[in-house]
Amino acid sequence: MTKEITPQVPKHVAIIMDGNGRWAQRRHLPRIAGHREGMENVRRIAIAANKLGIKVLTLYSFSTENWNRPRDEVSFLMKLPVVFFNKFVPELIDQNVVVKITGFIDQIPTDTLKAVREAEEKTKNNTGLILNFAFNYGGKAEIVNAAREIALDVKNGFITPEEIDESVFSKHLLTKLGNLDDVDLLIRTSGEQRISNFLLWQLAYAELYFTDTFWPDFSEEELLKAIENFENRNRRYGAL
Ligand SMILES: Cc1cc(N2CCCCCC2)n2ncc(-c3ccc(F)cc3)c2n1
Repeated sequence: MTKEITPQVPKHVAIIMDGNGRWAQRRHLPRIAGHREGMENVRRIAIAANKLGIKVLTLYSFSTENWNRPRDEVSFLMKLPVVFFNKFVPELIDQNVVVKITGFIDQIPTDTLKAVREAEEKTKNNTGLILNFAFNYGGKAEIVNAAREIALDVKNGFITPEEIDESVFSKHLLTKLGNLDDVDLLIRTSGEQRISNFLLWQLAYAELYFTDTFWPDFSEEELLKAIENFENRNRRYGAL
């Protein structure tokens, strides 16, 4: 007998926001028009996720591999956080959203980092959705960085090899979300079905949801569809 359980929204949703360039290409627009529309959709989906009671929304905004894109595109992308916060911080504060950033942020431009730190400061006392931007982030680099930190702790006598376990390791990851690090639902837009070096440790038990929709067109209705799909997959939670 399968015990019916109340559908639960996923606590931590992560999204690979793909398809912005192709969205623009389909409209005979420059790629940056797709990025700009994708940024507008970040606000729409963050507000929707907050209303649905999702605790953390982690968005793959810029990967460690994206530095290989054309210089002018990287330069435009590095300015997007500044544009985003100039436009949306008042609304994020009003909506009780908390802004966080996860990544190797020591390597990003000063103006970008200043805008991010200001947004984190202005929203730190909010209690709603944690809007977590994975920015200059790479899953393999995160794991190597954690291993290096732990090796140093062993070398300095702070910890023995026998004491290293999953809890110790996860404390050295870049995600600092408390008990909400592990992802429950990963969504990837635009038809690709790859993880692409995103949250490799945190995705260990995540449900994976892929849609052909390009990110700028990924609507609140599509988010709801992904969540309903997640709930149906987990409805048999009580069964073997
Ligand atoms: C690099 C990049 C690209 C970017 N796109 C729009 C979303 C689709 C992905 C490509 C383009 N967006 N959208 C929002 C941000 C952002 C990042 C950090 C932050 F703290 C606040 C906002 C962003 N960053």
